[in-house]
Amino acid sequence: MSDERAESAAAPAVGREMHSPADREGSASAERYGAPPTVIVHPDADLLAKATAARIVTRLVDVQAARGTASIVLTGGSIGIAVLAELAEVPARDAIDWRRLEIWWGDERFLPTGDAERNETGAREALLDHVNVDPGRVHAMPAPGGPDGDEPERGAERYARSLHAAARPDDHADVPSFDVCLLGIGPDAHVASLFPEQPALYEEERTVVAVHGAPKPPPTRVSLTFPAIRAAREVWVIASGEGKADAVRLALSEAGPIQVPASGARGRSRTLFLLDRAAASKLPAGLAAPGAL
Ligand SMILES: O=C(O)C(O)[C@@H](O)[C@H](O)[C@H](O)COP(=O)(O)O
Repeated sequence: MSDERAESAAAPAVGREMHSPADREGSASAERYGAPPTVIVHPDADLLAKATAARIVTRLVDVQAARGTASIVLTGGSIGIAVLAELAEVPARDAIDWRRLEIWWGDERFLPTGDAERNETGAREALLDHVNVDPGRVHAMPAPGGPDGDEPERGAERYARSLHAAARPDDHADVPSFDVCLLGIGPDAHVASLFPEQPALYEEERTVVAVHGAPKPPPTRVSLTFPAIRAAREVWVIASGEGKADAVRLALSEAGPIQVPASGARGRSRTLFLLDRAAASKLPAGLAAPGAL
């Protein structure tokens, strides 16, 4: 066993990159779903949010320098919104050309526009109300009482049409190749509103679906599906707290995405698991690295 392998029996190292067993062994599942995950551990939730905000600035600035416009998929949830709040505070945030940023959502709670529980509302309050975004490029997911009436299915179809319209021929999918797709993860390993064993996980054609009976309230939601998420160039799964440690462990194991949805969330070029130490406390054997604090 190499020194590196021998050392890796210890707990996770903060700030150090680790690669999943699928990455090292080139497993079939890794090839099927895109880039194998890289794990980066930060000391605590606060630093995780700050470091992820800084990472977003760098990523979007790089993409805009290369291609002019950039795109990001936002997530709801506590750490997802905390990252956006940190992004609003970073002085370097103004290096991003906010007018040339396309903003999408990975999922939405099907609640009226302005409802405090909507992911959109959280994102607006934390970030979007404080930067110079182009309102025409902020693609909120549907709400009841809008042009789709109270049917999330119709809203999902309309969102899918918007994504389709934004896709370019070289995107190789019916959605744009998002430059960054942010995803939180639930204790049950859900990502976006793709909950274990639910029908949405089997979707191979539609890019957006309505979700009913979600175990996390509210029960009615709209979500991107795996075909849309996997079209992203980079998928970043962000997790903080001990309550996510089991889900993170399973997502980085050889589990399948029907039981462990986060294991199916992969970017085409890069998949990052951005964790705090508590969320990284149960990483699979072989993923842990030396120097844990
Ligand atoms: O609508 C939502 O709640 C989500 O988008 C969901 O997928 C969330 O990101 C995770 O459940 C993590 O949420 P927490 O960080 O709050 O646990």
